[in-house]
Amino acid sequence: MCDFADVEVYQREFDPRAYLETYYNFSATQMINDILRFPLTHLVKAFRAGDVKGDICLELGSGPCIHFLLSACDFFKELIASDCADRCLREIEMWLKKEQGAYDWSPAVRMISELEGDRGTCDEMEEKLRRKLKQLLKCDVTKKNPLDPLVLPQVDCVLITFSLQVAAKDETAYISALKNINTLLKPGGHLVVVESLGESCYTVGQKALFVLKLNEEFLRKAIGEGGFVLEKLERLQRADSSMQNYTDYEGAIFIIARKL
Ligand SMILES: C[S@@+](CC[C@H](N)C(=O)[O-])C[C@H]1O[C@@H](n2cnc3c(N)ncnc32)[C@H](O)[C@@H]1O
Repeated sequence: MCDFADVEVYQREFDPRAYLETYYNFSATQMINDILRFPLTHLVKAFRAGDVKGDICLELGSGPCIHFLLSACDFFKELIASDCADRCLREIEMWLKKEQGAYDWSPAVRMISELEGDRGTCDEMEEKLRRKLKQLLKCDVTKKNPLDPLVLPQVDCVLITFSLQVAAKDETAYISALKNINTLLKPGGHLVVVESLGESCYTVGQKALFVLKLNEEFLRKAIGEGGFVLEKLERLQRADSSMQNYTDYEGAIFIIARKL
């Protein structure tokens, strides 16, 4: 068991570089299939089906990552990334400004390009994201207004991947965070949630961090109580046990829901 890590712990102790090098190490980990290919496959399918689209797509708890927003690029006019930890936003900024030492997302870009069929070269896809990713914001999903003190016009889509389950200390807090997120969406707007199943802890650098252990039954209930209608749910079973010493997840889940 790991102790719950609140936003102060993430701000102080979460090392985004260690997170990327551990969980987004494209050459060394089988886990890429579970945390990247699985959700991106379903996300790309949903975007291409044409139902999930609009003016603004907001990602909450982006961490130091850009790949989910990259897949959203063609379907929204504007994209926003957010996280509670400054160092995560700084990693994204380094990539946006092409600074030396910025993380190399090209393997993820190639994966998205392959999943989408042909939408241009990887360079063109990255440049489009740089143009559309207009804001990097602080957020805390445990607050009534997760973007406080900023008040944004309601958005068309909220993405949250592997973050709600670390931000909520128990099931009640999870449902309450979903209600907070609900306020950020237009009526009829889409919520995309990706989580791990059965995970209780993950390690980043030297730090073991809490994860709220989730299962499908609870998630179905939580989506309803959060004020959403479930539209799609996909599950994946963990196939290999490499990196068991870093994370004890048993599977992953991909959910699309719509605000009532
Ligand atoms: C496991 S990482 C997931 C990052 C990324 N979304 C991904 O798919 O790899 C969890 C992220 O949630 C952020 N986080 C933790 N508590 C949060 C909160 N209360 N509000 C918003 N973000 C939070 C952390 O800073 C961290 O970047």
